[in-house]
Amino acid sequence: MDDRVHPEVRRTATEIDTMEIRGAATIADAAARALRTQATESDAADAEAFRAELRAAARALYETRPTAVSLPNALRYVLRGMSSTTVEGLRQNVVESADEFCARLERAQADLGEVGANRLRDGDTIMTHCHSTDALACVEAAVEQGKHIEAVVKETRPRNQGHITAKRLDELGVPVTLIVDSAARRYLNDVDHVLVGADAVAADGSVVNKIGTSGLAVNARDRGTPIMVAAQTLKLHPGTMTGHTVDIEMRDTAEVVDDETLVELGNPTVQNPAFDVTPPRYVDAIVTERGQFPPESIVTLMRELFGEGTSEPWAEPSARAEP
Ligand SMILES: O=C(COP(=O)(O)O)[C@H](O)[C@H](O)COP(=O)(O)O
Repeated sequence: MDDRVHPEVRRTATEIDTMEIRGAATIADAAARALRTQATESDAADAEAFRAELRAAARALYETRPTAVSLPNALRYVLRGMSSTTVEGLRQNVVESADEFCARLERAQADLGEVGANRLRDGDTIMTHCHSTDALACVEAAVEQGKHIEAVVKETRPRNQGHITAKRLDELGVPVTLIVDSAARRYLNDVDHVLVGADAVAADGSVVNKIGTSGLAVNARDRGTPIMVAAQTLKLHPGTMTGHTVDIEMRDTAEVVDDETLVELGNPTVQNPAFDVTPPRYVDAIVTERGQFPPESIVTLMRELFGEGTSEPWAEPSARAEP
């Protein structure tokens, strides 16, 4: 890693990489805070050195996990604020942008929750996959509206993020039934909605989320269970408007099977994709802080928010298309 990257930023990058910090919104929040630290602690001699240092920090954070677009979107948001020509001015720019970003993220999630809660009726049961703070915001708002909600929670192998969801729902007073992933179809008849989050939403309305989401969505459609994706606009992937595809992270196979067992099994090839892509035809609604959208119309919102596209967050300003 680049020497100019502050130890706190390195630590955040490592924690994102090892998934101590995980989930698209939480990763974005941590990345913005890390850039803030880089700025406040910087002893750069001049404005040019300061900018280069911040870009190096952004790159270190970006290179941790490739799929959640909230990460480059967060880095871009913070770096874009650097308009001053002095070190002190730039420091102030970054602090203000990072604080504004984190506040907006929190507000967007709360607003999204209100929109999503309107889709949930008193007495409904949801099925969840993985752990999504955007999805949980919808349940939280519904509970605050006095609705009784129950949940069937998929454990979400190999990392069992369903356990985090179960705990959080319990804290909200939502009764939980925990199931293994392969039992999902069996329980789809008992639920009123599938409710998941997103790491990225593409311009055609495809939803990139935890591996297993697409199979769940296909089964849900077959059973007639509506599938709702809670994704604040931070999850919209600007690059997909200009034809880029979303990179699906392949994680360490040790998450699936330990070395000893692997040898016992005769050393089979193991694959561990972390995410998959659900085509728009399997999604009923994408719930954002700007309202809910059928997946096919999300591109209109993307154009409004991003213009026609953006480049890497650490690019020189002259090489960037300003949104
Ligand atoms: O797929 C995951 C997390 O994957 P991982 O555990 O591999 O990071 C979540 O559904 C999305 O990131 C949305 O989360 P949020 O709504 O909190 O942004």
